[in-house]
Amino acid sequence: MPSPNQLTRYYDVKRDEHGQRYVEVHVTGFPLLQIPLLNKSTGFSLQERRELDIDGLVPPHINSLSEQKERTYQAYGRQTSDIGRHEFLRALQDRNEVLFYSLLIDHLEEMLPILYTPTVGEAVRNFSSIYRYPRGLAVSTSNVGHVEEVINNVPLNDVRMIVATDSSAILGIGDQGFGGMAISIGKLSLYIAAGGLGLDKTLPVELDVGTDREDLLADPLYLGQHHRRLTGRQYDEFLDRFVEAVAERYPQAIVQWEDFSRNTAFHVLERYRRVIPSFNDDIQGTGAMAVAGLVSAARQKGETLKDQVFVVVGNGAGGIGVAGMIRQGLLREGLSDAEVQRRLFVVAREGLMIEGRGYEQDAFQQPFIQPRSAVEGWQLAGEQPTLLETVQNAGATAVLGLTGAAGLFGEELVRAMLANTARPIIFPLSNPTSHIEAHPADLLRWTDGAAIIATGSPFDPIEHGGQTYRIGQGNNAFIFPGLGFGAVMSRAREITDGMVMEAAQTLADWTAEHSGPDAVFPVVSQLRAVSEEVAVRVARQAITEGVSAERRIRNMTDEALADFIREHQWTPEYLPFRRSNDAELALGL
Ligand SMILES: O=C([O-])CC(=O)C(=O)O
Ligand SMILES: [Mg+2]
Repeated sequence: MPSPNQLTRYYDVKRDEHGQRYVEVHVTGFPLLQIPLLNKSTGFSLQERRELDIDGLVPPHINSLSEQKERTYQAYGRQTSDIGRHEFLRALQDRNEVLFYSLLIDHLEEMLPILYTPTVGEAVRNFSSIYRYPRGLAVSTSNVGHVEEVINNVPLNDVRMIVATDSSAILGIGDQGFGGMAISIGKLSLYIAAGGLGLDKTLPVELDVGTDREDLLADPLYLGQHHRRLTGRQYDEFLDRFVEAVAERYPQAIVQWEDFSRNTAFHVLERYRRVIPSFNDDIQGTGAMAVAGLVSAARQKGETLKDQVFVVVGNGAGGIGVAGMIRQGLLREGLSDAEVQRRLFVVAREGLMIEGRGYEQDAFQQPFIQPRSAVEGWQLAGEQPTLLETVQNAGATAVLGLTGAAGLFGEELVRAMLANTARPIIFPLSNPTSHIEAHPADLLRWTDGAAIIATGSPFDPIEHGGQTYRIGQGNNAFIFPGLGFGAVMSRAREITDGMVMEAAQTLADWTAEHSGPDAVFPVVSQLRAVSEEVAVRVARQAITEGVSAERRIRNMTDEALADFIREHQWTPEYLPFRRSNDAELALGL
């Protein structure tokens, strides 16, 4: 096994004689300014400029971080399109990471839709044309054979959080080939900005197993591998090698599987979740988010989960994940399996998931297949109940969309829900906005403001009938940064279902306590506070379940645990730099 590239040790964080932290850099001169993790640009002090051989390479005026932010924010304001703003911020990230995160945290609500959904969808689609800088690890059929060497090229020595996608089902927009790297990058930005993970503790990964998109395969400018997707044993071997390489180089890392299609998502999760600590964001993160929102929505009606009849639309990773978490939530409220079955319906593209239609072939769908007897006496036009017929006959009070099918929830469907309940819960969760099942303004209009709504992508508040409605963003961003950070801080050997459920419960509790009576989710500006609470309670759950390998926290009180996690949150600041004695040596000069 080759040792990690010696050049990757660019710096060490140390403490001086007064206990103050500083960065000892092994790289000086022009190359130092090229490393976004270290580059302070105009923020280097005079002493640093002299000591580090960069005097004269940056403008004479020395900026504070807040001056830099002001200047950068003005330039940001001159961008004229969302994708332009996205590229601007990504370029900043690739130039000066402390400045990027400091600016992002100051303007989280404004910039989240630019860096994350919906604009990230456009960035994924255009990734080959907007690609600039080597961020993240590209594992492909051309290097997976020696991936244990390739991973040593990563210039980070203590990665704790990896987001990896095979891009087979990016958001609601399907196979995106290599472009999915933009999702891994975007999600990890949230781990840092919202979760508090250290900026040098993250690694975005694209698992380029190929693409089945003819247009990409035919495009000479497409930056991924030009071959069809691996399947079956070849696919498994590819991922096995990746997982082994991660476990070897970064034994403390947690992997978030992101945007895998139904065909691979459940398989990959189950194959590896006990090999390396890992979770699937679209199954578990989205599931936890949805159940938290449903608890909050039911509370507004003076009810609980078990008073609702749920129709989950979509049987991909998101849909089945959401259905699974609703199921767990109903069981926790004391319902039997049979009672859950009468209250939880999953609708696929062809209609209600009902026995004898081939759904049995996939183990992950089995708990949600309705027996024929369940639809006896239903009024149906054909054999398999349609979405509308399911809503009508089952008496649905809550409908959730995870289909990527824009406009699927029409007026007729919504009116059918009003026949079942005065306050229908309607969550069109598909991302990005262009793929949403219904526009919230239409839902408010059709229900005269009675619908309780949450969407996956952000919406501005909407006026209806003289009232202003805030639309909750039901996005897994309320779950994964805290879930992952809690798992990192507790050094969880496994991410258990209990930890995921605890994340959901925390989000529901937080909303009830802090967000006002009409809120289904907190506002995005509170993402950092929510994530901190999620992290604390997830870490506690890991200790309770005996999967925490972090001895220091094992006997801590809740308060001490919260302090421990808060102390380890990273906040953007410029630490003083000192030149290390072996600066030239590390550069190989
Ligand atoms: O990325 C998001 O906004 C939420 C998510 O995981 C998805 O839609 O796949
Ligand atoms: Mg996703």
